Amino acid sequence: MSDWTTRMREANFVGGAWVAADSGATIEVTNPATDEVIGTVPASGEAETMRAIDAAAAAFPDFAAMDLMSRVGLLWKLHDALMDNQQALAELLTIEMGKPITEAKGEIAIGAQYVRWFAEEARRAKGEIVPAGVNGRRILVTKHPVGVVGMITPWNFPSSMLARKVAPALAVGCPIVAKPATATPYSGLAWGALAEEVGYPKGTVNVVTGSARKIAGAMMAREEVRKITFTGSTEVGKELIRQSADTVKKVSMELGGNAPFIVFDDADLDKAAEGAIVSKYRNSGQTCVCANRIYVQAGVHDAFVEKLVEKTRELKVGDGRNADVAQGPLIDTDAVKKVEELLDDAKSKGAEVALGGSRHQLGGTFFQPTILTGATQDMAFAKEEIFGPLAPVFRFETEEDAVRMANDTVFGLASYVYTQDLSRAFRLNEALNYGMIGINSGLITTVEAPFGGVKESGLGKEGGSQGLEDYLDTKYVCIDGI
Ligand SMILES: NC(=O)c1ccc[n+]([C@@H]2O[C@H](COP(=O)([O-])OP(=O)(O)OC[C@H]3O[C@@H](n4cnc5c(N)ncnc54)[C@H](O)[C@@H]3O)[C@@H](O)[C@H]2O)c1
Ligand SMILES: O=C[C@H](O)CS(=O)(=O)O
Repeated sequence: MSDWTTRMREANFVGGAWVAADSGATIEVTNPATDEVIGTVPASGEAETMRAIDAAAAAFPDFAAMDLMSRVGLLWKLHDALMDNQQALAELLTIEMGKPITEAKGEIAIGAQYVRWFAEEARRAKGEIVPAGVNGRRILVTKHPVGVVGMITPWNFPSSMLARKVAPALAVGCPIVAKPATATPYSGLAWGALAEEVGYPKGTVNVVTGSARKIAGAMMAREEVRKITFTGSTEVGKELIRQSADTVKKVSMELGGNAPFIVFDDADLDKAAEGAIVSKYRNSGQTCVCANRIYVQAGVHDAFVEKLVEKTRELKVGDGRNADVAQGPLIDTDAVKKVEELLDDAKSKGAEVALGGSRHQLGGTFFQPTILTGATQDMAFAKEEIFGPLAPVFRFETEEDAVRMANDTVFGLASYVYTQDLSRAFRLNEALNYGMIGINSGLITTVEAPFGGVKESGLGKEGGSQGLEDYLDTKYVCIDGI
């Protein structure tokens, strides 16, 4: 274990200073694996956030005017600082969130990759010279940073969800005010510490912890905050979209999912089972792109279930700090109760437990990796995000049945298809109403691709070349008479 405490900050980072809440009030942070108190963070509200916005607004003109290569150089340093501190940051993440240390190290690494990616993309934020319809007129199109950006992020990926917001914002010259999830604040505050260490100007990076409603309310109230980028539940996302209307802010929304995972008769069943394991059980099932419904064509259903049970049985449950652990605790008791409610609903409607099905013997918020067969569309998890290690397996007969069931949801984030039939792969890509599709892959997130959903899974994209656009305004210049 490294000295993860060296990366832990128990104060807000505002205008280049580490400060407590005005009242001195704090919020305790606990390790979900042990329920031990790790430390505290400020219980901040509107006033503290207003000062963070003041600092960001004051920093904006000079930051936007900074040489592009100076901003790119700062991102290179930030990337290196993340990787130089990868072990300590990963241990801090595991202790506050619970995920296995191997996954936590991977989260720090992809966060650093987002930083490096947007350091490159910033150098390609090109405008245009457009041929004018009349002689003597010149039309120029240019790109400009939107201004101060408010960021609100979830507990399940407390570092990388911030990375894919912070990186494009800083790349183009937008100062930020970030609010990490209350359950996992330290990974977010660590971004403030690293930004300070690599030399970001005061006020360009601000991190505030405390009352989500009060902090978000301050962000919404200030017209200097020109964009809100949110990752979290669809319910909260809808509330923030409504609030953003008062000052017509840009919004990026990375919201809930309900991913179908479809296995056809012609699939490679070993690869499909491996893909289902990584898609379903990564982060103990607490990801927005987890397989939420596993649809298996009748001809291979039993063989696939046998393979899935065999591979799931191998998953070791325990404290994520242990290198051989594949499944950590759920984030809290409410998460466990949600899984149990969905399980009970399904069993009451005829589902059968093929593996697991109850809390783990370790107690606390540990839950057995669970597989259900006989799942049907009338069960609650066909419409609701499970967000836990529960794998419902549905049987289907035809491709048309699979597409109909897969699309029967208000969500549209990730989807997965296992087939070796290329024409079927293209048909499914066109038929499935989702922002992302994995063909013969259960883990598709990568910095060079645009991550994001349709319908009630969100607005905008993060990563890829598209991920920069949301932090830029497009300006058109019309020049006559020269
Ligand atoms: N699409 C994606 O990229 C993505 C990624 C990760 C998680 N998620 C989704 O996030 C959810 C799980 O994360 P969560 O439990 O932290 O979500 P959440 O919506 O409860 O909280 C997300 C963030 O919003 C804050 N928040 C809560 N209520 C708020 C309010 N009224 N106003 C302003 N801020 C508020 C929280 O403090 C937290 O920082 C799941 O639905 C998951 O699918 C989506
Ligand atoms: O929980 C949602 C995250 O976006 C998952 S991923 O790590 O980006 O795939």
